[in-house]
Amino acid sequence: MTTIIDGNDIADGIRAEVSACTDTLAESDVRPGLATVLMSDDGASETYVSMKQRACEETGIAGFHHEIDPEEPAEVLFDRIEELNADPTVHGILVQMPVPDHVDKREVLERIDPVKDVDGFHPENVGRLVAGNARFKPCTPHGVQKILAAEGIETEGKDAVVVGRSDIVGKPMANLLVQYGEGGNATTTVCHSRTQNLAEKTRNADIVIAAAGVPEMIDGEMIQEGATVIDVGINRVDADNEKGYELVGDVNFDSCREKAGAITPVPGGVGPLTIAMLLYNTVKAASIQSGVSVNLP
Ligand SMILES: NC(=O)C1=CN([C@@H]2O[C@H](COP(=O)(O)OP(=O)(O)OC[C@H]3O[C@@H](n4cnc5c(N)ncnc54)[C@H](OP(=O)(O)O)[C@@H]3O)[C@@H](O)[C@H]2O)C=CC1
Ligand SMILES: Nc1nc(=O)c2c([nH]1)NC[C@@H]1CN(c3ccc(C(=O)N[C@@H](CCC(=O)O)C(=O)O)cc3)C=[N+]21
Repeated sequence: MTTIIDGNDIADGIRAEVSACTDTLAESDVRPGLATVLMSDDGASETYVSMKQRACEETGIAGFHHEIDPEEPAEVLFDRIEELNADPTVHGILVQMPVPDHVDKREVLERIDPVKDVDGFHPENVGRLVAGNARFKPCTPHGVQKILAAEGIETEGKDAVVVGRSDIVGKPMANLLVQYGEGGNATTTVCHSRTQNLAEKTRNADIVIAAAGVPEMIDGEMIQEGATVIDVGINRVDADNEKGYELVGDVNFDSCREKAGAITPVPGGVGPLTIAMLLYNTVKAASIQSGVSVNLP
């Protein structure tokens, strides 16, 4: 029997933990604050940022939303980051990716105060993660770890294949899987667009994590019987409905569902965890900055 993993349900549990932490912080008059910055006209980005803001409201976090015209020079964004770094009511800063081509993404990430970097993308936080001393684990890979833990899927000694090597998903995912301790200790292979014989690699995996951004590229022929299949991909493909599109993952769900031991759907799989872990990191940031300790499992 294949388990269809309910990401919304797991995310609800984490949101409840986050709410308990905001209550604890409130006793010391600390209200966690998250600033989101959008410098894009992209519809999907707008949707995600507004989902993040709504999630803040629901968990007692103050949300501050900033929009910058994508035609503006990079300095406008950099100045805004500077203001947010200096604002004591803002504990977390998220600049929605992608930013326009004329803005150097690396410079954006480096300008965010590492203590407010709730995405975990600043080189200082990347370094800490790799060194096994993480401050903010990147939200999506951390969410995948929470899914595996919630489903009782052991990683220790297992063969894991991550498809994708981006700085926001693939690389940090692989880093978490090879760490010592719970949710780690996996033998991890990282695949990408230059990988040869991808199917041979994925077929040997106990856990496949698809984060390539290629609609339905992982099919049933590419996985082992009983494998855990985690679909990070979120792709908008044209569809004949009122929205004009539908969401599909990087996994061909119908072709994998029989063979997999457990599988995440899209939507309702990894996505809700990404948002829950952002709230988690924001509460953690508020705790670090205020010196008030909270209980974050
Ligand atoms: N669920 C969630 O919360 C989130 C979902 N996403 C989704 O996850 C997916 C990946 O996102 P992101 O990491 O930002 O994407 P990127 O485009 O930054 O990276 C994609 C990676 O996949 C690799 N790749 C591309 N095509 C293939 C292929 N045919 N075979 C093997 N590897 C391939 C690329 O290789 P190379 O490096 O060689 O180019 C690259 O490393 C997207 O669908 C995105 O929308 C992203 C963030 C959060
Ligand atoms: N600095 C930065 N940090 C990010 O974390 C970041 C980013 N930039 N840029 C874009 C990606 C994408 N991302 C998603 C978050 C939630 C869902 C999500 O909740 N998805 C729902 C469906 C959403 C829908 O209906 O469109 C689901 O899968 O069920 C998806 C994608 C965060 N990202």
